[in-house]
Amino acid sequence: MDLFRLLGGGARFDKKRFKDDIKIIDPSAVDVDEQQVTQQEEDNNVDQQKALLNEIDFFKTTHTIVGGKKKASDSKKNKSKKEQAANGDNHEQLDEEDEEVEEIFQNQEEVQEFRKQNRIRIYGDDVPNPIRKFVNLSTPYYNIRPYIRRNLKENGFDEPTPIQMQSIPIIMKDRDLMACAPTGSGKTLAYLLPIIHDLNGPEKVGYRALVVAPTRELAQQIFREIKRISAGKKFKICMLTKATAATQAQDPKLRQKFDILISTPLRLVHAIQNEEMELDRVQHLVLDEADKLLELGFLEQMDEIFAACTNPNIQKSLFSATIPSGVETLAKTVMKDPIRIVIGAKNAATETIKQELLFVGSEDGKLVAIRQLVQKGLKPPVLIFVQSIERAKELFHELIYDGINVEVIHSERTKAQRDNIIDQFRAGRIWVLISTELMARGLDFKGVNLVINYDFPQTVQSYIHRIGRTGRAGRTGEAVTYFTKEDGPYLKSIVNVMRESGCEVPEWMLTMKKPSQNMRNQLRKSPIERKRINTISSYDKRKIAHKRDIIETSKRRKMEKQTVAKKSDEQSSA
Ligand SMILES: Nc1ncnc2c1ncn2[C@@H]1O[C@H](COP(=O)(O)OP(=O)(O)OP(=O)(O)O)[C@@H](O)[C@H]1O
Repeated sequence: MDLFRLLGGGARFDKKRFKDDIKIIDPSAVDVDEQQVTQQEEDNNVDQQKALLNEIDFFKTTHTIVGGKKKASDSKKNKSKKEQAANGDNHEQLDEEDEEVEEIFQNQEEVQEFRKQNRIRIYGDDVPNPIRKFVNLSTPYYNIRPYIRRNLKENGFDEPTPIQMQSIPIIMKDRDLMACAPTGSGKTLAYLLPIIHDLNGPEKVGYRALVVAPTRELAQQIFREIKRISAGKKFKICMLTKATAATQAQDPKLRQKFDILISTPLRLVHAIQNEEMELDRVQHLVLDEADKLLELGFLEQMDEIFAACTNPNIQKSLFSATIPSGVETLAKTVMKDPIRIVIGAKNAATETIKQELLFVGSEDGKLVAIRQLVQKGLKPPVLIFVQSIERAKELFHELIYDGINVEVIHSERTKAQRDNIIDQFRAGRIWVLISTELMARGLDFKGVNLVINYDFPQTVQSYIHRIGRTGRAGRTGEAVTYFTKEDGPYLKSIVNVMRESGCEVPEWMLTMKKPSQNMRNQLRKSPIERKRINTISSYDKRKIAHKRDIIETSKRRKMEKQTVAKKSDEQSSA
């Protein structure tokens, strides 16, 4: 398929009324919350389930329950009979089971009310009902493995977030999905849980799930999340790097041993082109930060990845906090009868973030504003975004001379440096981190208190993702965006996001004109030219550094003297 051809079209989605969905079984029937599930118990449990539900096909029943229309997705997987039995696939028995238990929802009105309460909007045909709680997944209807529930509990995932409530049942039914939910709202688990469930266990037949992410840092984070949620099952998970790619290139048999692959597009395309990677058995393909991956720059690579995933029954999921309509159009062309979910307002920022726009006059005013913040007392960790590597370095040199515990991260730093900086920032040893767009998407730093957009973001999407590094998983956070006269024409786009996400905006800002599409495209392509961040001459910088060195040396000497004095006191008193 040629995705380029499709750029620029307008989105149109089928908004047919929701049909009656299948009945869902009462969670209280099997409440593993109350159970201490050991590995042995788990195996027994699975065996019992197998015996009880022998040959039940839960998800294939939809065509009988939902209203006669058998969907292609219902018979998707190339599962062997043995696998189907293990998963408890059999129609008739489900109907019996179904009648014996209470439903989670009594009727479709209740389902719609529940979605409304949780701000879940859905578009598409035959959309599965959401789950209310994780425990619902333990019923025979979903038949989720106890070890997954145990892992949820151990990681403190007590209740599902709205995106998880709705996307888990959708992916479990093998439906293609396009999901737009706020930053920090648990999208990773929303796709990983049903995939891990479906893969069931290690199989040594080659990659069966593929997650693509735009940056190496995000891919690594996803790798860790998979490990957490699949703990206890010995899935072979590969994070594609230069090293892992080289090992697998030498040994095709080794590739067969893996179940799940996480990669950035470029690395994967390289392996595909060198015939070092087979993706023909991939059953689940996820694009995390999908809108980024379907932008020019990544699009050509994604095209190759789609082409390499040849399994006709593949289930595809696209996740992001921002999905512009052009991307929806594109995405529709690579998906089969997709369901679309939007949580909250579309393309809005997370509501737990207090957002502020601050006029700083000029470029120099930005440094003044930062220094004032420091004087008032910064509450670390703080993340500062700038628009280029050059500016990241310049700002770093300014702040380091202020004696701030600051680091800088961008793509010119080595991988080892980047990994180290992220670890240190996570551990709270770096207080202020200056970054380019590299860190804007997906990275989960739970404790970030403040995001400063030192340079005005080039797109609304960038704004939403950047500030989304704070206020995650229900926490509160603050974001301040500096703007100068040059940024003025673009302000209204951000004002709209602020208003959509419930932030107070000064009256005069609301009356501003929105930038034209042309202007926005221009800014997307190239950032505003700005004066260098440089208030201190190199002579002064050297002087400050020299002074600091003298103070440090004198402090060290004083400490050494005190230690020697203490020792001799101790010796004489002994
Ligand atoms: N059900 C849950 N209960 C509690 N915490 C959760 C739950 N699901 C996910 N989390 C936590 O919420 C945080 C944010 O999750 P995640 O990184 O998946 O967000 P996201 O929606 O992908 O954000 P972004 O759009 O920025 O990538 C993580 O620390 C994750 O462990």
